[in-house]
Amino acid sequence: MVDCGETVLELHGTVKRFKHGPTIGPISFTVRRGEVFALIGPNGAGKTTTIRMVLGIYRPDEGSVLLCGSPPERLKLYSLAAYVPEETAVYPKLTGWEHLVFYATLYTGDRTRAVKVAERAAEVSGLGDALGRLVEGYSKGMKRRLILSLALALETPLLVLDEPTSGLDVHSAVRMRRLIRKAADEGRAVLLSSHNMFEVEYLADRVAFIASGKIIAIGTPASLKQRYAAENLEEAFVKAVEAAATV
Ligand SMILES: Nc1ncnc2c1ncn2[C@@H]1O[C@H](COP(=O)(O)OP(=O)(O)OP(=O)(O)O)[C@@H](O)[C@H]1O
Repeated sequence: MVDCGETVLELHGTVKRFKHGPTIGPISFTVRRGEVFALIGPNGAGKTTTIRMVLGIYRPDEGSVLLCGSPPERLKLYSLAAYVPEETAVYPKLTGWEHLVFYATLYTGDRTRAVKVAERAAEVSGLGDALGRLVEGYSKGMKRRLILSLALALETPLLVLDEPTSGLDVHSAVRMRRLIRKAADEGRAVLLSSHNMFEVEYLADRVAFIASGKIIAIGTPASLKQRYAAENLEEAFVKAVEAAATV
């Protein structure tokens, strides 16, 4: 794995202005190695836009993103960040195994390493014999497991997960959450966006509440619960959003 030092990701006052839409930002936070950092926010708050700035899909109109100390560049990105988008995009005419090898080759740039990554991903996915079948015959959850397992098997310093376990059955979701936590414990930095508060409480070391394009609170789950006198993160989040709306 590429060694980025302690701070894997930094956002310094990043702003994205949509011509026919809202302004997202300024957003500032850091994600360190070994840390799961979660973005929580209502629909349309700006989580996916923030993730897109992290990955260099959107260039910020103001501020900066530093991934392993440099702005994200398309050519370097594959060795630095693995991404599981909210929408699962797959090639229907490839088998699950071919899919893993194809993407692993793209990320590693090396066929031999790619096959090793694909083998690891195949094991992580738990899809077994289904990996020999065309992806067009997969259920939504099976497709999700396929792309999530590849991201987990890759050895990038940053793992970016947008609603990672959405559509997974309970058993698969629990398994994947354990593997995400393990990836962080082994030294990867994880940026997570999720509407699942149970998942965030289980996984996240730090959380940012985001509403109307701005971070309204940031801290550990325990500190946020204390700050909003809440029993759980969901209640803290609701109180934070209500407080921000009255300002
Ligand atoms: N290409 C675009 N052009 C115009 N507006 C956009 C564009 N992309 C996103 N937006 C707007 O920016 C805001 C933030 O969208 P974003 O997808 O980042 O939210 P989100 O927090 O990920 O929401 P969700 O939880 O629903 O996935 C929304 O109001 C959305 O309509």
